[in-house]
Amino acid sequence: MGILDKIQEIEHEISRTQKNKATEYHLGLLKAKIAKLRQQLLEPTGKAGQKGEGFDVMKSGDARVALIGFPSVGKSTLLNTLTSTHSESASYEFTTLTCIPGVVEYNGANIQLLDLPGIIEGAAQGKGRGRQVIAVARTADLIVIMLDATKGEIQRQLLEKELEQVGIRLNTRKPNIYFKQKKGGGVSFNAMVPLTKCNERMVQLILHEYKIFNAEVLFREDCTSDDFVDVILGNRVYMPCLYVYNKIDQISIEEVDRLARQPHTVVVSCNMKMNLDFLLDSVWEHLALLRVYTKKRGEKPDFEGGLILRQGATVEHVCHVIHRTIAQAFKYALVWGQSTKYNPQRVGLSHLMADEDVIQIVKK
Ligand SMILES: Nc1nc2c(ncn2[C@@H]2O[C@H](COP(=O)(O)OP(=O)(O)OP(=O)(O)O)[C@@H](O)[C@H]2O)c(=O)[nH]1
Ligand SMILES: [K+]
Ligand SMILES: [Mg+2]
Repeated sequence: MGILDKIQEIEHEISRTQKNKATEYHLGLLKAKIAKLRQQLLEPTGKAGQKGEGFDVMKSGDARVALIGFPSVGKSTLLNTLTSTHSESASYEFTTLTCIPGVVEYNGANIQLLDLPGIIEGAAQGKGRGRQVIAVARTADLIVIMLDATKGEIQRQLLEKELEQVGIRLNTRKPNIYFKQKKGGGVSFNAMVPLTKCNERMVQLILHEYKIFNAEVLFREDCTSDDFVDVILGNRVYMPCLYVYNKIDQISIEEVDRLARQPHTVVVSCNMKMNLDFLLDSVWEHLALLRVYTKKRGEKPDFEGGLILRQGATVEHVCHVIHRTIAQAFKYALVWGQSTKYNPQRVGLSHLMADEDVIQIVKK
C-alpha cells in the first residue's frame, strides 16, 4: 500500500469517527499519523518521494499547462475555478500532495491544466516534492508560474532560479548555434554575426572544460557563453511561461497596475473571479495554438468542429490531423483567412496556416 493510500485510509477513518471526549486521543493519534505520512512524502530521501507516487498523469487534450508556485498561492483554487475537477484548497501549506489534472475548454481546444504541490527553495535538489513537480513541468506545453501578489518580488526570482537549475529555459528560444562533435580535426569556430557577449577563446575554454577537443561550432546569432553551454549539454527545454499574480483583492490598485505591466504577466483574483477571461486569453496566446476550419466544396465551413494545431503548422499538418492518408491524395488546397494574400488562395502542402483560417482540400 502506498503512502497516499494510507493517508486516504486514515482520513476516511477520521471522518467516520465521532468527535467526543472519548475519541479525542484516538483522533489526535490519527492526525499525527497523517502528519508523519505527509512528511514522508515531502522528504527527498523517502522512498515514496523518489518514485513520484501520484504524479504519472496521462497527457490528454490539445495542450498541457502546469501550475508552478510556492505553497498556498492559490493553484488549487485556480483549478477549481476554471475546471470541473475539485482539488483540495486550504490556508495551510502543502495542501496538494500530488498532480491533479483538470480540463479547460477554450476556443474549441481542450487544455489540460495540472495542479501541483507547492514548491519551495531547494526544489531542484529534491526538497519537498520538488523533483516530481519539476519533472511534470518539463512535460508541459506552457508553465504558469503562480505568485502571491501580497508577497515580494523575490518569489518570482527564486522560482525562476529553481527552474533554471534543472535546465528549463523560460520564454526564450533555443540559441541559434550549430554545434557538432567530430572524430578529429580540432575545433573549428565561426560566427555569422559580430559577437559581443562571447568569443572564440571563451568557446575554446568551455569546450576544454567539457573535454571536447574536436568540434564544429557556428554562432548564427550573438549568444552568451551560457547559451553555448546549454547547446553543448543539449538537455535543455525551452518553454513559454506566463506569470500569474493571484490575490489582487488584497493589494492596492496602484500595485495591481504595476504588476500587470510586466511582460508575460496576468493579475487575477481566483476567490473574486477577477480577470480570469483575460488569463485564459493569455494562456491561449502563450500556447500558440491555431484553430483551422475545414470546408467541403460548395458547403459552408465547419465552424463547430475546428481543428487545433500549433503555430508553424502547414497545410500538410492539417492533412495529417484530418486523416493519415490525405496528404498522399493531395492535389492543392484553397485557403481563406489571415495567411493568404487573396481569398481563396490556391496553396501547396508547405503553406503556413494562421489562426481561424478556412481550408478546402482538393484531392487528385
Ligand atoms: N485573498 C485571496 N485568497 C485566495 C485567493 N485565491 C486563493 N486564496 C486562498 O489562498 C489559500 C491557499 O489556496 P490553495 O488553492 O490551497 O493554494 P495552493 O497554491 O494550491 O496551495 P498548496 O497546494 O498548499 O501548495 C486558501 O486559503 C485560499 O482561499 C484570492 O484570489 N484571494
Ligand atoms: K494551501
Ligand atoms: Mg494546492
